[in-house]
Amino acid sequence: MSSQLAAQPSADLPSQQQLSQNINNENTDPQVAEEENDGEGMGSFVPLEQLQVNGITSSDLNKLRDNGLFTVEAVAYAPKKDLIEIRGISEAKADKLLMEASKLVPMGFVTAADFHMRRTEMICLTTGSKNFDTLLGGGVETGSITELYGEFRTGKSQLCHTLAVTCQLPLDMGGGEGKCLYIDTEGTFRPIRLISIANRFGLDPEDALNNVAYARAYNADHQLKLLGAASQMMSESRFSLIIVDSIMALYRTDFSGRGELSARQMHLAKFMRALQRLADQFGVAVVITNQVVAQVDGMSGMFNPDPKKPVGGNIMAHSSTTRLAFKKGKGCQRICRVADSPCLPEAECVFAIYEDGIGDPREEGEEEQD
Ligand SMILES: Nc1ncnc2c1ncn2[C@@H]1O[C@H](COP(=O)(O)OP(=O)(O)OP(=O)(O)O)[C@@H](O)[C@H]1O
Repeated sequence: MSSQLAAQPSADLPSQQQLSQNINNENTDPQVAEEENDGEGMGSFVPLEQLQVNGITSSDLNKLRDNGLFTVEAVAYAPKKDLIEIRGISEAKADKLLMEASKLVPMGFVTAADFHMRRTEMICLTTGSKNFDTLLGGGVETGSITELYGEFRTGKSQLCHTLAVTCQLPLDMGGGEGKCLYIDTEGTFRPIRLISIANRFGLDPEDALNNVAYARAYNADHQLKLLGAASQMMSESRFSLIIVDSIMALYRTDFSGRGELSARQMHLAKFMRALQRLADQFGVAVVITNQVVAQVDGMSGMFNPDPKKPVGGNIMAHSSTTRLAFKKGKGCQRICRVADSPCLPEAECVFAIYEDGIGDPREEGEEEQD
């Protein structure tokens, strides 16, 4: 299944219209749906065709596409040197592309009031747990990178599976009305989990499965290459979430020892930049999971009873917008702590893992229904 999707990025996936039908069982006009429903940025990129002006030809646009640039935003945000590196794009053409792109994509100053207004309209994806959503100020933020880190069995992948379904829900149910793109580096994706989660949220399980584009990544280069395919798929239909579970697994095997540390961090930085670019261009939520290692340096062990830190060093720390630390609790309960965020206080909540996904802890004997 993964290779089919990777080889034929969008052909097998339902269109925006089909997605709306899958979710709402209504024949919604995608144009109208987009205008009515779009939150901050999501799905509202400028199609690359609009750059075909002022001497920029369709052959120029094909060169851009061949190099992974599928939207005007992708061109506008690209450094000039990256454009010049494209075979057949001269310096003068790169200047022209950047100038025309900047006319279509606002990149200047806005007032804080306008920016505030845009952020209040931003879509958050529900985790399935009210406690958890409250901790996050509404849910997982779109347009930025959220990192989930913790030991094995702490519920990181279970939250990813839940979000892969909830991102498809209508906006008024805490969804993003978009598809999910799932990059699995450890082979832990289990579509059967999506079926029970879809049933809980009243989605048709088959549609829910069809709205998730899954790829298994086999090495760090492949993991990065998949983001190129992702960019094309996102320019063709509406996605609301990208998951990478887990971000560091392949880096830890492909690069070994201190000798390769610098190469590993450079590759990782490139991957994280590509992820952030997708979040910026398409307004999707990006959720990555990360492993932890024992923190042996300094005095941390003395004052911290559980000295574990996420792997990936400063590159990870700087490129994740929100960092959430997961811990085991009693039974199926788990604890999530906001470890770093530009706007949330350091706080924690208790959630639980159930057959039908992430939820709030239930009283003993309480039915497994919300
Ligand atoms: N169908 C299910 N119903 C209830 N709990 C489940 C179900 N499937 C898995 N779990 C629980 O989820 C936990 C595993 O969580 P998860 O797979 O998210 O771990 P993780 O944090 O991603 O760990 P790793 O780093 O090893 O991948 C286990 O405690 C398991 O019992």
